[in-house]
Amino acid sequence: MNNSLTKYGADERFLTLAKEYKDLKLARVISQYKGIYKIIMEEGECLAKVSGKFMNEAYHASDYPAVGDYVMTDGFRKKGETSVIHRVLDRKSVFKRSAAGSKKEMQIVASNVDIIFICMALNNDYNINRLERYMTLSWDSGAKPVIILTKSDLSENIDNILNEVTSVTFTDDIILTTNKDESSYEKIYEYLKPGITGAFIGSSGVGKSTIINHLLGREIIKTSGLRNDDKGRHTTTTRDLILLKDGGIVIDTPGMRELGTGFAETSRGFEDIEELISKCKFSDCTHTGEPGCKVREAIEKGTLDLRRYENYEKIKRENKYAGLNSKEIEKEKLNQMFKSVGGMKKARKYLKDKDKRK
Ligand SMILES: Nc1nc2c(ncn2[C@@H]2O[C@H](COP(=O)(O)OP(=O)(O)OP(=O)(O)O)[C@@H](O)[C@H]2O)c(=O)[nH]1
Ligand SMILES: [Zn+2]
Repeated sequence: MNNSLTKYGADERFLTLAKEYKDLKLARVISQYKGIYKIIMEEGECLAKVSGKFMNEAYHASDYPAVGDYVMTDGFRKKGETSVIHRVLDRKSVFKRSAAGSKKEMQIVASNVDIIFICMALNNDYNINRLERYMTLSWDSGAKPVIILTKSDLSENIDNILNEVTSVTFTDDIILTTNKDESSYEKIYEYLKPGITGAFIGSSGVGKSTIINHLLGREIIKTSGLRNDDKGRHTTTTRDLILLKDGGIVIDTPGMRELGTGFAETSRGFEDIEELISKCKFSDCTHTGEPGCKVREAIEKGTLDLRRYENYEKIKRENKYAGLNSKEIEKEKLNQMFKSVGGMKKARKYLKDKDKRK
């Protein structure tokens, strides 16, 4: 059943899940706009909406379908009619971010991405801390990270950079690209095999569109410079999930491009640090000078890079604040600041006393 959807990434897992819904038909969401979804089915593309029951039962923004989702619908509809989505199949990977204007709601940016291509340009965009954060974000999502170092024509010490990237990310999945040599993009195809869904993240201007255009073999997404017209980015295409002629699938949405790491868990990519922490003498060690602290020990011995450790701490702090509103963040920061003097209560008293003294 639905085997033509295999082309669009539906693997055994989803085909099996779909079989449980006898009366419904499998589809994949290829774009969305204000409650209307464009989906691809065996018969082709059509528009869809979620059912009333779905809306009643949806509790979080993330319960709604997102680009990349496999959904169960009541069937294909011809132009002018809309299909009805009844279910979202369990996601195998998911990219989230805080929903606009909401404290705790998470919005799905894209789902069921197999490979996330982390793009970083080898000019002043290159930043090892950011790369580390992107790695964390990828591992958390469930997608496999592959690093693309773009604009290799602009760098003179590629070997040093490659060494640094390898030692920090523990991965060999690194691709160097330059638009001065088209063949440098070939390696991307080795990852984007038929049925595999990829997405590209990285700062603006690193060359994501240049790569995607290359994969598409035509100018669907206009590269920067032409883009700042009044029509915005996605006027040239209505699809955010694109099937390449060589088989891979690419998800490219504004949300995907803007992904940060504020909400990412820290553990992935920092296993060595967490391992050290677990061995500190005190379970509540703050790694700021306690005896028997394995973290400090490693930093002093030079086996743990201080910069990496500080980046780990930074991500942890940011995670703590993710999902809190500004007032809560303020409170949390004060708590943090006054932890050493006995917490908020004392801090408040201290601030009051200080006020009185004025
Ligand atoms: N020197 C050099 N320039 C490149 C390379 N790849 C892309 N560029 C240029 O960099 C600029 C930005 O490229 P884009 O592909 O639009 O960057 P992007 O990451 O898609 O940017 P956003 O759409 O803003 O996210 C363009 O002027 C490209 O021509 C490269 O390998 N080397
Ligand atoms: Zn410690």
